Amino acid sequence: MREDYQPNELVGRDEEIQKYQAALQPVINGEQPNNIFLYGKTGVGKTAVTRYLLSHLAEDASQYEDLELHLTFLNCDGLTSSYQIATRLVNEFRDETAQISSTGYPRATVYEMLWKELDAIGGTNLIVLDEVDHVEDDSILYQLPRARANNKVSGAKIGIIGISNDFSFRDDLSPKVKSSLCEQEIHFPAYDAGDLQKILEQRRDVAFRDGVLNDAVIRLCAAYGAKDAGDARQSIDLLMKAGDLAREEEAKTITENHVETGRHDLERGRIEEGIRGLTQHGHLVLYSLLTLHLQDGTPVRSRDIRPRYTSFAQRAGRDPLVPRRMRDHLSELVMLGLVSVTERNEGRRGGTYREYSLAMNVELVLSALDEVVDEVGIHESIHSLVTDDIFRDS
Ligand SMILES: Nc1ncnc2c1ncn2[C@@H]1O[C@H](COP(=O)(O)OP(=O)(O)OP(=O)(O)O)[C@@H](O)[C@H]1O
Repeated sequence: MREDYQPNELVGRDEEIQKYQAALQPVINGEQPNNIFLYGKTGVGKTAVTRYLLSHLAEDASQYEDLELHLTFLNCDGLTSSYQIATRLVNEFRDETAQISSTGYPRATVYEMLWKELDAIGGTNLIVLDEVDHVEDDSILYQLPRARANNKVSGAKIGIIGISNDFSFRDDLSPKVKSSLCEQEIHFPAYDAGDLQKILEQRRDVAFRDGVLNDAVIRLCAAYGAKDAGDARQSIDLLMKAGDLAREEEAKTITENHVETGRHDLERGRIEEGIRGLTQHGHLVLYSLLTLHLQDGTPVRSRDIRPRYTSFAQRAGRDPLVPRRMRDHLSELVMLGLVSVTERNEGRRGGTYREYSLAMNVELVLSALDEVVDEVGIHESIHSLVTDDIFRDS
């Protein structure tokens, strides 16, 4: 059920696998490999399919004596520049005793080292750059695929497999990078409920004891997954959570109730994480809006949130931010989906203004705001909720 498990078979991805295999065919033919770009939302199998196909490719390649295939996987999370990618690759190719430091060299020098390493390794090199959208400058995405054509390397054939869940990344690539990196593009669409059901059934067979998990439970997890984002990771996590809850209760089977509770817990976790990641002023703005919501004071304009925000900030011992900065925090809450916004017209004079409302379950928000409630004090509007043991429950 965990991320590092590599399924033996991947369901619901036949079309993508077929395209991907065709794009990898030149490797087996000993030709210059294609550069391949995979894109699609999170949890739709881009990494899983890549690992699956490349392990099969390596097996196939090992049967040909004259075919020397080298695979390198690099997750670009935390690697924001071409320089960092290049140094990381050099170190991947070198042995422990000859590693280079990740700072201090001119970029051209690191590229020279990289070409040298690749030439020394020789054969066909497929380099997977997962989460490639973290790289902010595209130099390496141009240099690597063109290294052979530009006579930087002669002994090695290089192919790049870029993976991204950021659609704007692909659109924003410069034309010259796009034409080399995205030679073969494969789009991974979201899974539907039927696909997710098959994925979960496959996990049932390897992860659960016989008879503890019935079809209705799997259907429910798949339906929620399809409704949310068509993300396999999310559905698998939900099933795992339901299993954990059943185990904690020492129940004999997993029920739809475990799924419902699990979903609630996971959603709570996600929201809490989002709220806890905000700054203290973000918390103060959210607490202000929440109390206004409970007093039927929403939708509300930012200037009418301000007096409450100001008094809460003072009570927490903080200087209130100027209106514009307070509005920035409101916008951040909107982006996180915690707050909704509506544009309104001011009538004949023509101006527009925005009204804000709370877009999340009150209990959930309140339980994540416990620290700021401690600092500001319990506002009268949340009194009954707090004494109803919301905090103790959570
Ligand atoms: N078709 C499938 N069959 C079985 N398991 C799958 C399938 N697709 C995805 N999974 C599983 O779902 C989880 C997420 O998949 P994966 O990491 O490949 O998604 P991704 O598209 O690379 O997402 P991200 O963009 O967030 O990295 C993994 O645990 C993976 O094993």
